[in-house]
Amino acid sequence: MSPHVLVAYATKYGATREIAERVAATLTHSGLEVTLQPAAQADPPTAYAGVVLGSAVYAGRWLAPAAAYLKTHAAALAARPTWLFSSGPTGRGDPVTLMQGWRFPADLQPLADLIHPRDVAFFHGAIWPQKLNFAERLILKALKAPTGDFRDWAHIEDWARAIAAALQAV
Ligand SMILES: Cc1cc2nc3c(=O)[nH]c(=O)nc-3n(C[C@H](O)[C@H](O)[C@H](O)COP(=O)(O)O)c2cc1C
Repeated sequence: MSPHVLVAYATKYGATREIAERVAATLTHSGLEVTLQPAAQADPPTAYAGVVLGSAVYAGRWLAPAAAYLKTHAAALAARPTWLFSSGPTGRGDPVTLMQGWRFPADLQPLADLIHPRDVAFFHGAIWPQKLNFAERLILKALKAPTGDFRDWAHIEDWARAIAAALQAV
């Protein structure tokens, strides 16, 4: 029987949901059994051989449902292979460089240290200005963040294929 993996995500405008969907599709294609769920309604990790958990980043923080999932299920996540990802920077070049060294939310780092994730990825995101509220448009303008879709699908698929290989090796 192929390992069953949970892909859980938190999104505000859909960019991160689509990343999670691509991760899930790549894992399925690689022969794994996959369940894809929003973090707010996601199953506990206990029924799964591995978990992938991701969130969009706003003002340096994960969205509440993904942060809550990490906190609530830290012990169960620590007991199985877990992969974390954030979706954020727009603009070309390495995401960590674009965000001045930011890799993962500082308030969640102690939990990540407990969980020992197999990997913590930071993917380019997408900003569609027409979807944003007024305050968000002002913040974007002040930060001079580029708008548009900068998601690197080849990189995301490579990352997911490495997860499949790791789970199939268990
Ligand atoms: C108001 C605002 C603040 C943001 N803050 C950050 C941030 O601190 N760090 C980051 O990497 N990306 C930041 N982003 C970019 C989003 O994380 C990115 O657009 C993400 O892909 C959106 O995902 P979603 O559509 O799933 O919500 C911000 C975007 C907006 C509109």
